[in-house]
Amino acid sequence: MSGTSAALQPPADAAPPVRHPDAPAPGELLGAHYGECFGCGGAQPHGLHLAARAGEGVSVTAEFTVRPAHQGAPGLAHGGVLATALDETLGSLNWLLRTIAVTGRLETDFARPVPVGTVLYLEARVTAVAGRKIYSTATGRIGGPEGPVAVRADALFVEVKVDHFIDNGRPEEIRAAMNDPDQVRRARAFEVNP
Ligand SMILES: CCCCCCCCCCCCCC(=O)SCCNC(=O)CCNC(=O)[C@H](O)C(C)(C)COP(=O)(O)OP(=O)(O)OC[C@H]1O[C@@H](n2cnc3c(N)ncnc32)[C@H](O)[C@@H]1OP(=O)(O)O
Repeated sequence: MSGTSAALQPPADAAPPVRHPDAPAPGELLGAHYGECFGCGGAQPHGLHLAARAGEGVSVTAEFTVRPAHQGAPGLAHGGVLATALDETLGSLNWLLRTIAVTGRLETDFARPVPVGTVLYLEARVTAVAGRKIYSTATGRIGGPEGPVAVRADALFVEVKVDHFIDNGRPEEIRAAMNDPDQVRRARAFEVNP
């Protein structure tokens, strides 16, 4: 059962997604877009440390291991953490489009409980693009990459300029990011015309 609303149906003039010619090759690890990111960064002790890999076309796979810090009910992953894992996986599709985009809408189905210690096997792909709007879908399976679907999501990401972060982020972190050559390099890897 899917809860996708009309807002997540691509319009009639939407186009299929185009993989950027300089996108990472299928199988390549994408790395973190920001070390302090709760989803993918290495510097967040309780973060998800989600590792995504480029797939074929405009798709990615990712893995996330549920740890005790991620509980909601005793021994089970918090739903918001699972939504974060889906959001992060969907966000990593931007590496393949070489576009900077943020989540505008995320609709999530929770189909099965996910115990602590579980590896969540995620897959995401872009389904359509319409102007700045990027439509995408993701699943998270348990028990193996071919196991049953525990969570799924449909999303709309909206393309933004790097100014979105500069204008809205807390100045301390923006300054630190802009003074970090690694961060500048990662931000540029998202952009077609850095
Ligand atoms: C140094 C930096 C490094 C950066 C690294 C990369 C970081 C990546 C991080 C990834 C981390 C993981 C990911 C994260 O967690 S990203 C973090 C969570 N997301 C956000 O914080 C985003 C907050 N929202 C906004 O900033 C604005 O609302 C955005 C930018 C999204 C749109 O405001 P903007 O003023 O720009 O545009 P617009 O309002 O004209 O809308 C444009 C079009 O979109 C349609 N629309 C909009 N919203 C919705 C909606 N909810 N449902 C349906 N449709 C929606 C809208 O109807 C319109 O359509 P149309 O009229 O054209 O047909």
